[in-house]
Amino acid sequence: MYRILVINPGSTSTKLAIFEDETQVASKTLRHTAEELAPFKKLIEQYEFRVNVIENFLKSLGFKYEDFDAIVGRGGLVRPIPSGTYKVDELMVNELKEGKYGEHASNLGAVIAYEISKKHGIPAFIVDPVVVDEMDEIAKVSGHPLFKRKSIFHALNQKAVARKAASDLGKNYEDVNLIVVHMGGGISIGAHKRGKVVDVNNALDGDGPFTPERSGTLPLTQLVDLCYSGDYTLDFIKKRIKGKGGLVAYLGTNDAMKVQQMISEGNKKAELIYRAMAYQIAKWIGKMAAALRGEVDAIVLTGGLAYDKEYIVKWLKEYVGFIAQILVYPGGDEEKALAMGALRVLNGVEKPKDYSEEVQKSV
Ligand SMILES: Nc1ncnc2c1ncn2[C@@H]1O[C@H](COP(=O)(O)OP(=O)(O)OP(=O)(O)O)[C@@H](O)[C@H]1O
Ligand SMILES: CCCC(=O)O
Repeated sequence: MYRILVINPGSTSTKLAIFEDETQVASKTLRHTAEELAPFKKLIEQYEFRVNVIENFLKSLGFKYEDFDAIVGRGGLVRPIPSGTYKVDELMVNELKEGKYGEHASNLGAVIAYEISKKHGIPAFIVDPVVVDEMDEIAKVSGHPLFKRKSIFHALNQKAVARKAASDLGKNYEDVNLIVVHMGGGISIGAHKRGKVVDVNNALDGDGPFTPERSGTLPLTQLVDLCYSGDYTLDFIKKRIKGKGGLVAYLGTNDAMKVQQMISEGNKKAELIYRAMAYQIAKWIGKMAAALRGEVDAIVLTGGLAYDKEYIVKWLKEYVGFIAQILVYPGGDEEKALAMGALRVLNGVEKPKDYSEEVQKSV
């Protein structure tokens, strides 16, 4: 039996889990308030704070680091790499500490796993980080040579849910075409063509539908004019795109359950905005259907918003039900996906990928 510690740092939470082989034996989601995180100017400064959270979790269950066969962290913004389980190495950790490819809470997953691994001699892995890149060359063309479309999305959950959907369809993931729609705080819509995500919106970069807290794609010239108006700082505008956009900007909350409450109380603006989010998601599903030339075995809905059968799931069925059958896997299970990625390596089913080698190949 292999015991695995799973560390999934989110922007407002740290999700932890312990697996013994395929079985989850403990889990905890620790929510961090804005006040708690406010003193940390850079993401990496949260290191000690997050490690304390992990150590308290282990102590409460009577575990020590030495009781684990592997530590697996959610991988963050490293260089674009193929899907898989990666051994965490020094190059990866240095890039994440530096925030070389951007800051995202999941950067901390690999850094923490690596430090524990060094101290206690336990292997550390990441699985399907947000930068998994299987995009077709044609999908990377933006419209101007100064810009390139990038693959940054909920790769971990999209891949795990896509495998589950394929299996529920009685097929291998490598034999189906799926459109996977992860709808959480951020939203990503991926065209999975026979096991590869050949096109997807960049969920972190103003590309895609608006979301509970992101603006998605905005009218370009209006945005440029706003940037040069002299009325706003760079930081202000960036926050309107990520963090204070979408439902937050229109309705003052990123909580879809509160928006549902507003609608049930007759709030017409809330209904319009919430439906507009579904409408934009539907249009992106249409784009991905075109990328797959209409050969779509299923549209797969996941993430927190997929719990909302009354509005989001119902509206999406109305808008895109004509494309393919719709399968719904609310929430998703990133912790299990991380543990299974590490377990495949421990069991020898899969060889762990080497980040430094992948970097060399791409140079
Ligand atoms: N039972 C539910 N019914 C409706 N909406 C829900 C439900 N549970 C969560 N949500 C909504 O889903 C959204 C958050 O989804 P999720 O928890 O997947 O996001 P996250 O993990 O914070 O971000 P991300 O998925 O982008 O990494 C919120 O708007 C939340 O209100
Ligand atoms: C890029 C995927 C993760 C997020 O939306 O935060």
